[in-house]
Amino acid sequence: MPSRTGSRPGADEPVGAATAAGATEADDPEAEFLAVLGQRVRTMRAVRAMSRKMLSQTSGLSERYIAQLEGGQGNVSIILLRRVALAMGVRLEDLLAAVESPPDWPVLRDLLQKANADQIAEAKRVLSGAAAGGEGPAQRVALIGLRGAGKSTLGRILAERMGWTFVELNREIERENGLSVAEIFAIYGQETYRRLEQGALRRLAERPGPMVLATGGGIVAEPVTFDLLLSSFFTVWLKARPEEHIHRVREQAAKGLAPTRMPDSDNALREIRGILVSREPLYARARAVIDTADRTVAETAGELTGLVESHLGTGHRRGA
Ligand SMILES: Nc1ncnc2c1ncn2[C@@H]1O[C@H](COP(=O)(O)OP(=O)(O)O)[C@@H](O)[C@H]1O
Ligand SMILES: O=C(O)C1=C[C@@H](OP(=O)(O)O)[C@@H](O)[C@H](O)C1
Ligand SMILES: [Mg+2]
Repeated sequence: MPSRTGSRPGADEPVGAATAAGATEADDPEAEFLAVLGQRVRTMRAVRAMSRKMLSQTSGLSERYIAQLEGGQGNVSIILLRRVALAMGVRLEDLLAAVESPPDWPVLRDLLQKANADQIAEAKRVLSGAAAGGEGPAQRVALIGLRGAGKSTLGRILAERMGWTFVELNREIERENGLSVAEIFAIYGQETYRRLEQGALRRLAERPGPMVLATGGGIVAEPVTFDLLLSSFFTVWLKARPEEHIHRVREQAAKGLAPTRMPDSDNALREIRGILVSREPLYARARAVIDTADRTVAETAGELTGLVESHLGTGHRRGA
């Protein structure tokens, strides 16, 4: 039973303050959102055979407030909506879902939450229509890691040694859109950049032929894009220490080789550590990892080449 602490919105309290006067749902996406939310509350309450009175008693919200919420009139606070969800035994996220889920969705979600990594990989293969089993694409290698990890440097060397095509995803996005990465970020923002990145990656994944792909440091931020990368390329995470990332990017900037987007303050190290910590579980989904810390380019290039050759089996190297 949910607690009933906190104020109970009274029967005479106005609750529809955020709904624009005179706006119809069709031309007001916020009004439409509230209408859909209200419809979901009403449906889930009906499925549970709960009267408004019962829901009011268990949630602590007034019946009038619930009626307004269900009618798409009430811009309910997140805490009150949480109480409604708890009282009905539904998940808050199901009330707020951006798209309608299929009826099997709650069951699949529970199964996925309990599944191990192999079961999830198998489920993805089945659901995406890909053939089960297999080790993934052979002559397709992608490099991931934070800025300054060595993706561009080592990617170019690897491609040269293998006789494969080298592609920089950032450059591909710039070419396709006729704008620099900095311009895309400045004009359209990160969300658009991630969308363009996904499109560019999709086209590269379909382009035939052996390829080494150097990605942008943030490719792991969009799950669908990152999943496409992992399933289309043998993906290697290039690791370094936070201090090295900063040092390498600053050195490149000093030589005029790269625009520095690395923060230049005393907070730089803390920021980079924070980004690394939050991305590490994602980067760690790569099939292999190479630690570049305290090592030369020649050393890590040698290790990367050896890793790719052993992934391929022998005899794939051209001109070796
Ligand atoms: N062991 C190493 N492996 C890769 N790069 C290294 C290594 N040590 C130093 N570097 C330097 O770090 C920089 C990496 O930059 P870059 O390849 O542009 O990284 P990214 O593309 O991942 O942002 C280069 O200037 C490279 O010379
Ligand atoms: O977050 C990203 O995706 C990007 C990281 C940087 O790439 P590198 O990691 O290759 O330096 C930079 O080019 C660009 O801002 C895009
Ligand atoms: Mg790069």
